[in-house]
Formats: sequence, C-alpha cells, structure tokens
Amino acid sequence: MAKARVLIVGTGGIGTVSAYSLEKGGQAEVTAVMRSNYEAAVKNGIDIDSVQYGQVKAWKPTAIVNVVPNVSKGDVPPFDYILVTTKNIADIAPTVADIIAPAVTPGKTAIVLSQNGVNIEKPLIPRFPTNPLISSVAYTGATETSLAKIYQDDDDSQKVGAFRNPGVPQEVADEAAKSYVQIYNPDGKIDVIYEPDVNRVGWRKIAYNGSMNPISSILRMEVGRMRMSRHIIDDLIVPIVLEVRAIAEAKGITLQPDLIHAVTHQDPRDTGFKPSMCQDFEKRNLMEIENLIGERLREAEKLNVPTPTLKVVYGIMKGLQLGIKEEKGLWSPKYDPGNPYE
Ligand SMILES: NC(=O)C1=CN([C@@H]2O[C@H](COP(=O)(O)OP(=O)(O)OC[C@H]3O[C@@H](n4cnc5c(N)ncnc54)[C@H](OP(=O)(O)O)[C@@H]3O)[C@@H](O)[C@H]2O)C=CC1
Ligand SMILES: CC(C)(CO)C(=O)C(=O)O
Repeated sequence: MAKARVLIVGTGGIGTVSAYSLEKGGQAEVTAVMRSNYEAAVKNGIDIDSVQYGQVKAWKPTAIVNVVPNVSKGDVPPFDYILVTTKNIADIAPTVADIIAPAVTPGKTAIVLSQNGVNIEKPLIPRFPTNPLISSVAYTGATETSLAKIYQDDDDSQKVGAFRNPGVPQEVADEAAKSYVQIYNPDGKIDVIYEPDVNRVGWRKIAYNGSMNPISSILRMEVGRMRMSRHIIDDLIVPIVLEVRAIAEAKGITLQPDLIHAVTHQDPRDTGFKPSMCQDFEKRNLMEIENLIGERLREAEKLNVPTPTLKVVYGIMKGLQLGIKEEKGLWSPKYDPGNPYE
C-alpha cells in the first residue's frame, strides 16, 4: 500500500517527535517544513534525546523543505494530511490558515492541528470549507534545546478526533481522524488514540494550559515551586480552573469532578518543569495568549460567565506579549486611532 503523504508545518519539539513517530510506524512519508533549524537539519540531521525512542542521532524524515510546498502548480503531489505544529500565535500575521494554504488540496487534504488552545479550528473553516479538520490534543513533552536538537521528556501521547467543519459530512471527518490514527499508530504500540469527544478533552486540557501556563510565565516559576505555595494555587490557579469549568459548563461540556486536583497534581510533585508558554517567554518568543486565554474570555462574555481572574491574567499576558512584540519590531509605541487614553 502506498504510504500516506504527510506535511508537517513547524518542526520544533512536537513536530519532530510526531515526524519520527509517523515514519517509525512505516505507513507515512513525512515532508518536514523547517525554518530556523532548516540548515542544521539538512547538514547534520536531527538529534532526538528521547525518553521513548532513546538517543536518535542525525535522523532525517523523507524530505526536509524550508517553504510550504505549493501544490496548485501540479509539480508536487497532493498531501493526504497536513500536521500543524507551529505555536498558534493568533494575534500576529501570518495566521495558520495563511501559512498552510499553498499546500492544501481542496476536498482531499485533512488538516490536523496539534496545538494547544480552544477554537483554533474556527479561522480554518471559512478558508478550507471542504477539508476535514482534525484535532490532536497532545500530552507529549518535547523541547528544541538548540537548532535541530530535541529533548523529549514525555512519551508521544495524543487524543485525536474531528472538529466540526459544516462543509464536510461528520462521518467523513470522523473517518479521516480514525485513518490518521491508524497511519500514525498502526500496531497500537503508542498512546495515540481516536477520541470521539475531542472537544471536551480540549477543554479539559485548557484547564491546565490556561492556568499553569500563564501563571508560570508571569512568575517565571516551575510548576513544582508553584505547587509549594498555597497562595499561588489557592489565589491564582484554583480560581482560573473554576472559571474554565464554569465556561465549559455554560457550553454544555461537563468536566471531571476532581478537576482541581487533576490540574494541580498533573506533574510530579517536585518537578522542575516549566510549561511551554513560560519557556517561550524566557526565550523571548511570542506566546499563545489568544487561544489559551483570550478565546475563553470571549466565550465567557457571550455566555455571561464571570471570569475576574482570567481577565486580570489576560491583561498581564497582553502586556508581556507587547514587550516581546516591540523587541521583535512587531509593535512600536504609539496610540492606535480611537484610543481614549491618548
Ligand atoms: N512542547 C510541548 O511539550 C507541548 C506543546 N504543545 C503545543 O504544541 C504546539 C507546538 O509546540 P512546540 O513544539 O513546543 O513548538 P516549538 O516552538 O518547539 O516549534 C514550533 C516550530 O514551528 C516553526 N514555525 C513557526 N512558524 C512557522 C512558519 N510560518 N513556517 C515554518 N515554520 C514555522 C518554528 O520555527 P522557528 O524556530 O523558525 O520559529 C518552530 O520550529 C503548540 O501549540 C504547543 O502549545 C502541546 C503539548 C506539549
Ligand atoms: C504540559 C504540557 C507539556 C502538556 O502535557 C503542555 O501542554 C505545555 O507545556 O503547554
């Protein structure tokens, strides 16, 4: 059987581990789009120091490219799947839809978003109305420590299911998600599984990412240290988790009764782990603020759910993001038209 053609856009921590798992399964050939790490990967391959796969040295997927291939010209065969593993920075162009558009074949390519956050599929629906949209909620732990050098500290673990895209019959989207899991994990040896209720799973995950990620970034603190402070947990983490639960409930999504315990005890007791947002902040990378916090606030407003803690945290994170945007030349200190504080 011909292997599935998978394009991975954003081959950093999660993208590299996914590329390796996909090719190891034997049913996919991966084209990896790389950017800052492109030259290092082409010259020396990719090193993965992996809790799951051991020391992988100088590895290369089937193809490495430094631009998203344009399939419309007909000289590149269409892709069966595009796996998006960039950070989702919705407040800065180009958006995910703009980045992947050249490689999408209407009615054929299934688009898999393996990114943290809620509502990440929404901007893709009008742009790709005939393509199945798939959610991969990832629990894998992986970091690019230097160019094309990956440290994987948690096994590849994902729950995969279809988003709703009104132009695609639900059974077609569900089938695409199941086929993706089959290609990714053909002999069932890894924890990458089909999840029919992936929306609920995404909301559960955001109870962690929406609380631990921003608070660790603001405090620049590991999760283990935060857990040792009752103030941090009682006054910051718990209120956010309760607000996330209230928004989810207003949307008809019931999260588990022991959610607070599950979030606060997700990581080992004395862990030195800092969530991905805190790592980005320390590297002075843009952070995934809109899909982890902003989108939930907007949902809460629509549903009249009070979210005082989230609102304060959002304001602080927007301020921190502004500093990073200014450093990158993406913002200059000036008043926007209509700003009443001028
Ligand atoms: N890391 C983790 O353990 C976990 C991460 N996640 C989620 O997974 C997603 C990916 O995270 P992670 O792997 O950590 O991210 P990384 O920052 O490690 O990797 C993102 C990659 O995307 C590349 N990229 C960004 N924009 C483009 C573009 N326009 N064209 C080509 N390449 C691009 C970056 O290139 P460049 O270096 O040039 O910027 C980088 O190589 C995020 O949504 C994150 O929240 C979820 C669970 C765990
Ligand atoms: C906690 C983790 C690694 C997922 O398990 C994550 O999602 C993040 O750091 O943003």
